[in-house]
Amino acid sequence: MQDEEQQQKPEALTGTEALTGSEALAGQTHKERIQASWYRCEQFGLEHGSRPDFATLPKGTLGDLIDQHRSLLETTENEVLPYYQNILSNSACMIVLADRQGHVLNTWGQPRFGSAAEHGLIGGNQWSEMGAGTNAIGTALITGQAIQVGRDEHFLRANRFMVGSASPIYNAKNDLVGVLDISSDAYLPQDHTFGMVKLMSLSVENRLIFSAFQKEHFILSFNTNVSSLDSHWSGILVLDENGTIVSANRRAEVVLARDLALLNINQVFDIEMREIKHHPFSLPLKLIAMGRYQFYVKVIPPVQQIMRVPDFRQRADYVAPSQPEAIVMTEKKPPTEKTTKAENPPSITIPDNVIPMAELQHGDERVERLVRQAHKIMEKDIPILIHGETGAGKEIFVRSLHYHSSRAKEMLVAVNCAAIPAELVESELFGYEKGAFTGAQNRGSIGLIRRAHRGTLFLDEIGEMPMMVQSRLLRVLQERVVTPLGSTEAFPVDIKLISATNRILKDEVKEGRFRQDLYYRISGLNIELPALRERTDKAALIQYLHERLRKEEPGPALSPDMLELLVRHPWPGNMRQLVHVLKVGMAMADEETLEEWHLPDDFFDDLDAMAAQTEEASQNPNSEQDEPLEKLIPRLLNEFKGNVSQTAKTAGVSRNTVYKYARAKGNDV
Ligand SMILES: Nc1ncnc2c1ncn2[C@@H]1O[C@H](COP(=O)(O)OP(=O)(O)OP(=O)(O)O)[C@@H](O)[C@H]1O
Repeated sequence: MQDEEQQQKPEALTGTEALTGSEALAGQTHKERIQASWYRCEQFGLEHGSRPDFATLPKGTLGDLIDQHRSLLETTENEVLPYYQNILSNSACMIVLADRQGHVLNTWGQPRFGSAAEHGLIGGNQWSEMGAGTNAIGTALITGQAIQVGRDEHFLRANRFMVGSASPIYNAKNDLVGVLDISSDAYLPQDHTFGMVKLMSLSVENRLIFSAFQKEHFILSFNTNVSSLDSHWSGILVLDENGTIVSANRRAEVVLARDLALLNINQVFDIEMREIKHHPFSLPLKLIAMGRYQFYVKVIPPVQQIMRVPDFRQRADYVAPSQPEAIVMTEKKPPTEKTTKAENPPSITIPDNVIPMAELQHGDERVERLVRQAHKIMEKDIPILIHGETGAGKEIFVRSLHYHSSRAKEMLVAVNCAAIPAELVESELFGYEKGAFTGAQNRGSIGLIRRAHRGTLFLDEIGEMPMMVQSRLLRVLQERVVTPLGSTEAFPVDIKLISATNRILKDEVKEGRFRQDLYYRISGLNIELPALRERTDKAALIQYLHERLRKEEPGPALSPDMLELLVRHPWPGNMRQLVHVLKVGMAMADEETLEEWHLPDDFFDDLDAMAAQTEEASQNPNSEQDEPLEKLIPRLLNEFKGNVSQTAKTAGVSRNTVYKYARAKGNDV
């Protein structure tokens, strides 16, 4: 034994090797770690033949310590150990949970080694390196890293009856709070035990994060493999409602190799918080991290959908409607006596990322009318169907409607029907009973429709909904009850349904791709959100958006020439493109004013295409330029034998506009 001790003894340890803390450990082999620990023990004045000094805590103090660590103890005992009990029950080992100073808080299991008095793994005993020499608990705590200490690697001979495997536990703030240890004198497959204790500590850490944040925060778990998303070695990110990372597990920082604190999720993954909020939670997303690495990401929404956001009535520039009809659309007047002294002001909270209704339009009468109509219909039992080109702002409009309605306190559940794989739409929408089909989570799911109970269900791109799902949806709308897959029970639902599409649903009906009866069910109020190029308030809208962006981050001013250029642009990508162009331009500009060369290339491609079209039109004696739409559209339709696309292209309007003018004239399209 003396020889072995000599072999273990470090030969020429430098100060750095004797350092504690993970920075000194990088690159250290296991042997070097044990040697560094032995060196420390010698510095503490320990000798191999010494008896361990456990500095046992008096009972009362141990009780206080247990109280302080209740959540750690409960998480370990109730949520983690049950998963490992089967594996560990046959292996004659002891599982130990110790606090940050190495005081044993509790133990589980039945070791073969002697009485508690002999082995010392007992509540209140302190397993620090200073008192007990090199040991798994003490050495893991001092180094902050998992370690396995073999029989003869213990500094004190008295401890050489066992092998200890320990892994530190960090809380949601990344503070070391304790250590889990598996000790045994049996000949266990030690790699396996070491792996298991690491997994258990990860599992405790993840559970601590969930308990601290799951009520009010979005939690993302991510992994390179979709089937491992629920495993303990997945990365976990905790996001507040703006997408700021407020906590993460160690695994997330290791995998992403960076400090994640307070970054926005869009700086880590190629996604915005808004999209995360609307993503169906049981469907994994495939995202790219930092422009390079692909991960599968699962979104776990808050258990309570609490919006801690300022009440919009506190905004200086907003007049709250006391009645749905009383909303102020065009002018931003200072609060009137009536609104400030209203006895029962509506207690609506509007999240920061929702555009106040008064700011949805800036003088276009058509938009003003449709906002007014929709706002009113939100309080009636009438579904709303919104048509509009991609990027025209359909979803932004719906969010604003919801948060200005009496349903604002309940959830807005937005579902992009095109984004859900066809075979999953049904279960996502209607939910499913426990074990209804293979692949379903054991717990079952209440489904998106029931999540929107008393709130608003927004079915975006409804034209993409598979036929079979259309029939089920029709039944829900007729009977107002949802029957989850695999269940016989029907649950009543009260939802405000808003659907949106950029297809012409009537065409889809004609082509047999959309059920006619469903079309009539969902299209109570038909709204046509005009394309940006068709809006008469374009200039004011552009100035408003520019100012809004400048509030987020200081940026260059808009000259009258630049405004004129932006107004002239055809904006095929609508509001989405406008916001993108402004953002890029403002980010590129160091000067005080936005210049043409700051704008992205595709902006000019669109302008060139428009110029070419105009030139072609000017060479055509039947120029459409000055002809009013109510005449032009029927004429072109006639010319193109009812071809809507060609008519829309030639007239420079959307297909919806063609339908509108065609219907007004009684054309059959
Ligand atoms: N009124 C608005 N004020 C400010 N920004 C807006 C407004 N409307 C739209 N946007 C911007 O345009 C983007 C696209 O809007 P939105 O997602 O609502 O369009 P959409 O019509 O639903 O598009 P799609 O049909 O492609 O889903 C938004 O992310 C937002 O940046």
